[in-house]
Amino acid sequence: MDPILKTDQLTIRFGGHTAVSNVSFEMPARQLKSIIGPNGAGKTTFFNLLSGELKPTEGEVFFKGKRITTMSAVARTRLGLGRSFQITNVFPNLTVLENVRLAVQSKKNIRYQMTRHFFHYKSLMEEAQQLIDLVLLQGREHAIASQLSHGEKRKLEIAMLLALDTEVLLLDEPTAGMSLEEVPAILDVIKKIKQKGDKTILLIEHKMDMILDLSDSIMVLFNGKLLADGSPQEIMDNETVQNAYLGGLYDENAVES
Ligand SMILES: Nc1ncnc2c1ncn2[C@@H]1O[C@H](COP(=O)(O)OP(=O)(O)OP(=O)(O)O)[C@@H](O)[C@H]1O
Repeated sequence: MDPILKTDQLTIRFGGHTAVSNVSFEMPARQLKSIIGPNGAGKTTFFNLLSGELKPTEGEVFFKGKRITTMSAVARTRLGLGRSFQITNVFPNLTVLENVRLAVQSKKNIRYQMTRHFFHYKSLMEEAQQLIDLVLLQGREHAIASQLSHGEKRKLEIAMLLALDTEVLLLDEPTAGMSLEEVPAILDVIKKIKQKGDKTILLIEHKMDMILDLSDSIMVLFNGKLLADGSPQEIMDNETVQNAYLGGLYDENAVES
């Protein structure tokens, strides 16, 4: 089957620094791929190139076979490529339910209509509630967004991303800044989304041990280059990856450029 998302020799340079270098990858639909790599490896920059926040110096990005390299981030979201931080403009003084309802509403682009107001409002609320249940925020519907814990905020952001109903979800470190107790709940949320089976998920995550169970495949970036891409077992067994993570001397020649 054709990949839903693909890059070909993707490269971006900032001045003299090549942050992403010749990265060619393919993302099969309805799978979960994690992107790992040390600080500064180019993970977020690679996401920015996929989402359209940045345009490459060289190379191409394809979504469902269509070249989207120069397309704006908004157009890519409309096409089906959603990124979590694009909707993190949570209204702090509104409740969880109201925030998710507004996100659902923005996707549907429903205009306020007096005569049909009740029907629309009810169906929007139902959809919002389903998303709240999915991200395990049930019981917190009426909590004010600004008063949520860090972990709950990340769940709300995921619910709002899901409200956009894009086929591909780009999740940039959804567990960042969380306490150790909060991490498993977010991983459960991602697991549930995956189990529903209709989304393609790309996940940036530092914590290798947390993603081994969750991922169909893992790609490793190092110094902007694609060091390895394979099943979790293949990545675990990959000596070059082990050396890079163990802080051993990295052999630049091990990566094709
Ligand atoms: N806008 C920019 N201008 C100049 N350099 C940049 C810019 N964005 C990223 N970089 C550089 O590109 C490299 C890759 O950064 P990036 O944030 O993509 O890494 P990362 O793997 O996501 O790191 P982390 O895990 O710490 O978030 C870094 O050296 C960074 O300083």
